[in-house]
Amino acid sequence: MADSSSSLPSLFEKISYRRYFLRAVDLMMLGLLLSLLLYRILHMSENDNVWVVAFLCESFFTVIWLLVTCIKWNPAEYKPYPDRLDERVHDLPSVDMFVTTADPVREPPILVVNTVLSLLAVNYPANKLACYVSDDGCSPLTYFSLKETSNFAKIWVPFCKKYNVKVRAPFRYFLNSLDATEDSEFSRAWKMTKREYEKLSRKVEDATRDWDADDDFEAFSNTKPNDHSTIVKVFQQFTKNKEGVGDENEVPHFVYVSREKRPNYLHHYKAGAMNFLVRVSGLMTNAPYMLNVDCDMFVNEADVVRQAMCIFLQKPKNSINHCAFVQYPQDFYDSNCEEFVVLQSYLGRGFAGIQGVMYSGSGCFHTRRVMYDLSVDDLEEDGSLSSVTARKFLDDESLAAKLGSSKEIRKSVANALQRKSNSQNILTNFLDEAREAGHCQYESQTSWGKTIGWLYDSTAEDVNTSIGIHSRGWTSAYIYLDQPAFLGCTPPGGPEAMVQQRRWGTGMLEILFNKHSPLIGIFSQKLRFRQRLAYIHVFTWGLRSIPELVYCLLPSYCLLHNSALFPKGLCSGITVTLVGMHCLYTLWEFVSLGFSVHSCVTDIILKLLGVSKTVFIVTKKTFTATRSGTGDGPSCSADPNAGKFEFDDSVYFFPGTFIVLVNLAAIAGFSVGLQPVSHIYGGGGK
Ligand SMILES: O=c1ccn([C@@H]2O[C@H](COP(=O)(O)OP(=O)(O)O[C@H]3O[C@H](CO)[C@@H](O)[C@H](O)[C@H]3O)[C@@H](O)[C@H]2O)c(=O)[nH]1
Ligand SMILES: [Mn+2]
Repeated sequence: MADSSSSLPSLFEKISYRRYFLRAVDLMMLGLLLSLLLYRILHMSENDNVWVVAFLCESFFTVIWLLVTCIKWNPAEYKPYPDRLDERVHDLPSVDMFVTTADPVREPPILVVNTVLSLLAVNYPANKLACYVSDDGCSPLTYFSLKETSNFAKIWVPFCKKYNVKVRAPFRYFLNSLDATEDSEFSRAWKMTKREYEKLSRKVEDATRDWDADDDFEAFSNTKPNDHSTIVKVFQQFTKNKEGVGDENEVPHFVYVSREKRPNYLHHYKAGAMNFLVRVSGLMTNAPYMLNVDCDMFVNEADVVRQAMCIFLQKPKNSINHCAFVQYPQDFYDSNCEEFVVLQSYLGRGFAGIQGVMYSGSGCFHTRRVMYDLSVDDLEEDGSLSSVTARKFLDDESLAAKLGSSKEIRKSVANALQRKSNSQNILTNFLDEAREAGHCQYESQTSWGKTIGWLYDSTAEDVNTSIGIHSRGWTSAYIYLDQPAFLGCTPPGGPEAMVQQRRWGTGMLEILFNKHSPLIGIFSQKLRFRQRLAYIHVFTWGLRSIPELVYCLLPSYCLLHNSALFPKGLCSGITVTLVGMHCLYTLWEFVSLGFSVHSCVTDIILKLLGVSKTVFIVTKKTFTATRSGTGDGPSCSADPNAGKFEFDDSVYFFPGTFIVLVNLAAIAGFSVGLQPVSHIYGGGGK
């Protein structure tokens, strides 16, 4: 760890924003909402039930705004200085990088290939990296593609390192053409690498079932995605080059895994896959840090690992570093992402200004030992386990109860907890143990998914795991760069996006009622009070659709019943100012992040709805190898249909369409004089 006692400058800077003006705006809007509620209370007796309904909805909106104000109060972000790392840390820690994929149709293998290549080529010593891909689809096509990738990586990784390539996912890199006049060593290498990448893409696209003949594919014969044994294959074992460690031709370890699936077992979706990855990597490399990337997000900034290390390796004065994970924002190279990016921008910085950003599933570096249920109180000032903790955690019997039957896994966890590395890392020596750790029953009666690893009791395993970590007293950091560090794709159409949002919404509601609920243990010090409020805001996101839906129906009701919905006379200024300010505020948030006014209006119209039992339907990914902007910030693809929603026969548009139709009908009814005639002043009370 970097020495902080010396006068050397810090490896990162935490930038906190003051935002006095915006605080005043937030408070003013809160004040307006409260005045509206007061007005409703004072005039309750003069109005009918619609007044009560409006009051209830607005009370809900006021609480939400209060929580939003709390989140936005003092936003922060982290700026790492990776150049300082080289002077200070000579032996960088290892990092295990995890990619999850689940379906070769919804997640085209060429997408996974690009994600993997961008990881293998990051700017970090290759002997300190290992890339593990978990394939929940148990697809020979994915396996074939990755096997071919491991060969191409021997060309791609040295090329990127030698020429300091900025974007290390080939499908993005080769969107820019080479200056035709150039004839240099670089241009020859560029052309050769491009040719090889095109060969690889063709092979992946044209892949047929020819692999049946290949012994290497035997493990995939007679398998179904939800019925097969564990498969673990080592594609690439890091080997030192003749020139010794540090040579740019070296390629990191690269491993393929697919855990056992049987129809009658719960597999816990991505969380289950992640826990298997934790176990396999624990056996093989046991790196103290783990990077988690979804297969649809590639690394867009080659220095990400070094930047994250700046946060982990800076030792604060007189205490230990409490940062459990470093989360990067998720940016997208296609469109449909505006609302998400705006949301992420204020949530990310907002949480970072309190206890720490939430873990949001992709583009996140975790500390391995924290995932083994370690809390901040378990450590001494030098970061070692306290004697009580050591007794509690390292006792083999308790380890066996928590971690399952594998002795080697227990050993790896004990090593990780004590910050020791595994004694050997010949990866193939652990194939049998790794297969055992992938059995359906391996986790039964253990703590995996309950307190250890990624947590299971929600389909939004990311935020669930996140609150679990923060509740043990850890903090987290949010690195925000001018150039997006990770870039991914969004679902192609409206219904797909809504299925995804429904999963998020219900997954987060599940957490509100599980054992990590921020509503429980309100006086516990470890989850800070404002952090708790911020989580409540996030977890009630799905519930918001109910008052929103009801509120949207009130105008038509009032129109037809000739009742008043909003304050009259001078007090109507409250509603007008509130609506006006909110529209301007939202518009400003969109525009300040580089989006158009048009995209803002579209996003306001397309709101979510949906509360029912959710399963994890993997989002369909679009692989658009079209040129779309420079990669500097949010950009829109050149696809003419980008940003357009497909209105197929999905029921997800029903609520929105229903509201529009009801309101239109009410306006029509009103214009032809359908409303009742006798009503008292102020609208409607009967
Ligand atoms: O049974 C499964 C289901 C999904 N996945 C993987 O999980 C990742 C996320 O799935 P995706 O369909 O892309 O979901 P998103 O909504 O885009 O993902 C966000 O939201 C999820 C929670 O709802 C988190 O798991 C993700 O990390 C987060 O990026 C992908 O790599 C999938 O391959 C699996 O490995 N196994
Ligand atoms: Mn995704």
